[in-house]
Amino acid sequence: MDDNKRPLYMPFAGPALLEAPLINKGSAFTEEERTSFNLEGLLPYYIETIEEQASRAYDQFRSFNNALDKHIYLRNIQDTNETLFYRLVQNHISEMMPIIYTPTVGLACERFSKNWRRNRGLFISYPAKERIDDILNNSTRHKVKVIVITDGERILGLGDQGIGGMGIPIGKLSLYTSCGGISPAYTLPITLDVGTDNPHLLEDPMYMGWRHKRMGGEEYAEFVDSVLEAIHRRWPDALIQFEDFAQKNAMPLLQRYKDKYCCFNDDIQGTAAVTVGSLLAACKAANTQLSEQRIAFLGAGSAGCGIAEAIIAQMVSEGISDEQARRQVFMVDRWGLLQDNMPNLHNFQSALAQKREYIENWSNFCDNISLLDVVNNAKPTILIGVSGAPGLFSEEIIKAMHSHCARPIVFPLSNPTSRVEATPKDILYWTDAQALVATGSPFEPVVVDGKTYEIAQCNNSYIFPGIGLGVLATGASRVSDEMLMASSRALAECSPLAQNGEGSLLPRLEDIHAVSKYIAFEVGKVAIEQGYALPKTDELLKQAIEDNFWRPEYRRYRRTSF
Ligand SMILES: O=C([O-])CC(=O)C(=O)O
Ligand SMILES: [Mg+2]
Repeated sequence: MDDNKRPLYMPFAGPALLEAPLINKGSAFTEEERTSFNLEGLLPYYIETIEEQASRAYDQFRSFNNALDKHIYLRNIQDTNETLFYRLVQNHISEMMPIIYTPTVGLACERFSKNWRRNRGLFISYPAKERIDDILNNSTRHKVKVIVITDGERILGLGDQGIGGMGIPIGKLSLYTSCGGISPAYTLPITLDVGTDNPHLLEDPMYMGWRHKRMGGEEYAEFVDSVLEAIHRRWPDALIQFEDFAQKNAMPLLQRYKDKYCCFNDDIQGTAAVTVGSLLAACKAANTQLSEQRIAFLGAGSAGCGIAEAIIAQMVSEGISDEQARRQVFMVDRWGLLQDNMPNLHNFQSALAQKREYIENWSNFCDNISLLDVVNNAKPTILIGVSGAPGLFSEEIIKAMHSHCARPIVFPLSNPTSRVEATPKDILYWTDAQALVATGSPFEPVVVDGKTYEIAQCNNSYIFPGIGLGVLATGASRVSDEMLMASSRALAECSPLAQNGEGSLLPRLEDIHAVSKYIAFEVGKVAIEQGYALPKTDELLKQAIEDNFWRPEYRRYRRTSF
């Protein structure tokens, strides 16, 4: 028990105290508390420490033999005793992160209605559009500082999951707390239920959402507008993270709100920031610059284009022109390489389409240039997969890349594991272990010729918790591109490979608290420089980061008079 902190005054007693997950301590209520809160007899006699509770919970966790059951078990602890949940996750972060987050969270979203147990977060459904303020007022959290919001239309690489998408905001916010020290009391997951176009869900008798085709166009835009306005009225300073919106909505929503609210899109900007951070670390270790690389993408959706733009911004900051940077980036989607004469490009794709005059002399030049042709002609040194389509980094493509580049950097980032463009094992085997590989979902280390290669998880979870902590510690009013760029650089500085010339590309999860605090510091400094937060000395900023960092420890409770 953290006796150094002042006690909390509780207006509840009896069973209500055991049923409120943010304040429940279960068997750890002390004798004094059991007496003053009318808990005697509601719990077995023995008073436990949180470590004793965590050790029992861990034994139970281990007794489940599949990941989904483990996920359900942990979610149940989260819904009954959040402090214990976070202590358990903190004690076993590498083992539990794949259970509360990708890849298992994908399965949890697909089976959300079937596995439903208990409410968490807010569901704002389209038919309730006149009552949004009331819904926000029903939140069990009153002082919300971080919101993750989805409409469930593009959950990881799994497509439209309707209200099942709620698994994602819940999982992301668990990481805000586990990795970034944001108190769970300040977090709120929100799912917009605007219907679903997933025929399996519409026909599933268990489906718990609004059985209706997805709303689109003006009606959708007005609904999202009303939700954001209501959030802003209720919690004007909250940081809002947009998550897993479909490509057609993700970028327009970000453009609409980024200068209006304190918000960002995790798939576009968070994934971009972690990818740039990982690439910067790889370049630093190889003693080169990002601006010297040629980069091919498979997948030219909003995530791919977001990463490409962040890479270009970094290349330009290293001294090359914007035009030159764009010449070195090749976006391939299902129709082939994006070229500037293609009809129907999205706005965010046009700026990334290759100019035909630069590629006319390629062998096999045509309207649909394949990834293999891009690899053979452009000779990329970096290959990034954000296609959501498994297996597309074929042996032929990876070997062709390796034939032009001794140490190719290959990031198959699609999530969850079932959507990966190629497994790290295959990529390492095809390149005599010369490739540097990072994936979006976690993978086991790979052994080639007796040597073990750790696979870095290039996932936005390295970035958003630190950004959230930086925003909270400074009270920043916006998440700017420069703040995101600072997060990439900060992450790269924490890379063991960049620091020592060997070891893993990204820090160990066991070090994530220090990494998040460092990212928070660098992000916070930029927020202050740009005038998005009030000035603070570096010392005071560090102090604010520490002060905001919540730890899973029980506080003492005193009873208020009723
Ligand atoms: O959730 C993850 O693992 C990363 C992410 O944002 C996505 O794939 O949509
Ligand atoms: Mg996402």
